[in-house]
This record gives sequence, structure tokens and C-alpha cells, in this order.
Amino acid sequence: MNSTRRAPLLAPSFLAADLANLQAETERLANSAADWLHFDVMDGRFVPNISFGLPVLQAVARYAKQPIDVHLMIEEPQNYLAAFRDAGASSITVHYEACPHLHRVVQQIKQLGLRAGVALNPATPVSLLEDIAADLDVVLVMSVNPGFGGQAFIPNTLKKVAMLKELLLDTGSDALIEVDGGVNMSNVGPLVEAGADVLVAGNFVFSAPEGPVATLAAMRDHLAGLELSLSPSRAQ
Ligand SMILES: O=C(CO)[C@H](O)[C@H](O)COP(=O)(O)O
Repeated sequence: MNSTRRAPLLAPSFLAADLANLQAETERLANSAADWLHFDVMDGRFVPNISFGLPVLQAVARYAKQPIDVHLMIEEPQNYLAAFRDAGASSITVHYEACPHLHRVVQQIKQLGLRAGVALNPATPVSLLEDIAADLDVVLVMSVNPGFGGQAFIPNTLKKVAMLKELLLDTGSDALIEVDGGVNMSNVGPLVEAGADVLVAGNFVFSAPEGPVATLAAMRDHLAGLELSLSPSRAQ
């Protein structure tokens, strides 16, 4: 791992944005260090919370300059893939735990022309992805139990990301590793060193007194200053 790769991608999570001012939130992120906009959909069934869905995505997409990374924390996500694409999604991530026919769902996402991701809950081992890894564009490692923002980062995630990195190499997969939950300035460095390519952050970015634009810039500077030894970049 001596060659250089592009800087890890930053994906602020709208779950922690000011939901009464989504146009303003989206517009102020337009010229920030955000690479993707992370959009968390919760159905009150797969997770014990309800967030927002298709009409809100459509509204955000009108003002978004970055790709919108949709994370479906819902049951039966296969029923809504085309609708989320039409509403503005650039990528769709479904949960391993919500998809008995995961291979079919991943193919459906790709046939819609979108980046296809699979998310793993904290208790779901990465080894379960062995037979699908080569088909994936993104693996999202949940570093909190999904359903709520503002939770504490689960430290075992670092080991899990490193194991996932190995599995992706072993299976010839070029999937990006995305980490979501409790991400902040103190864990982004270790996460990237372990293999993370995309860092989702909600409360740390939107609740910071400096505001999201300055906080994302500080995260970018922090990562650039770590002088990490990184493998070649794969995708934006
Ligand atoms: O998927 C999520 C929760 O299920 C959120 O994206 C995640 O929790 C980010 O929020 P925070 O950075 O505040 O933990």
C-alpha cells in the first residue's frame, strides 16, 4: 500500500441537517468539501424510526450539486428502487438484513444505472458478502445500530473495515468501503487507514458551532495532513 490514491470521500448525512431549511442546507453544501450527499430513508419497520422519503429527496435534488447517496433502511427496498432513481438518487444502498434475494436487488439497482451498495448492521459479519462482493460498487459498514443519528461510534468497526478490505481484495471487488455512524475527527484517520473510502457524518458536521462547510473543510485538511499510505483510488 505505497502508492497514492484520491482523498477519501466525505458524505454529510442530511439526517442531521436543518430539515426546516433543506434548500438552504443543500445550497450551502454545494460549494463545500462534501463529495456526496448522504440521504437516510427509514421506514419505522426495518429500523425503529421514520425519517423522510421520496418527496423530500426530490426537493433536495433540485438544489444538489453533488451525487445523492441514498441509504434505504427499509423493508422490501426492491419495491422502491426506480422511484428513488427518478427522485434523484445517484446510488442506492440496501441492507443485507432486509434482502433475502440480495443478488437480484443489486442487479436491479445496477440496471437502473445507479451505483449499488449493500449495508451491514454492526452484528452482521463481512464474510456474508463473499459471494456478492464482486458485484458491488459500495459496501456500507454501519458503525452504529441504524435508526438514529448522534450515537457513539462502535470501536469494533475498525477491525471490521480491515477485514472487509481483505475480503474485497480476495474477491477481486473494487467496491468502495463506506462507514456510517458516529464518524468524527477522532476516528476518520484510523478509519481511512483501515480501508474506508467514504465517510458519512451527520451530527459531527451539522451540529458543529463552526457549521457544516467549515467542519467539512477541517475534516478534509485533517485527512490530507495524516500522510496516510493509501492504495490506488477506484471511483468517484
Ligand atoms: O444512518 C444513519 C443512522 O441510521 C446516519 O447516517 C448516521 O447515524 C450518521 O449520523 P451521525 O454521524 O450523527 O451518527
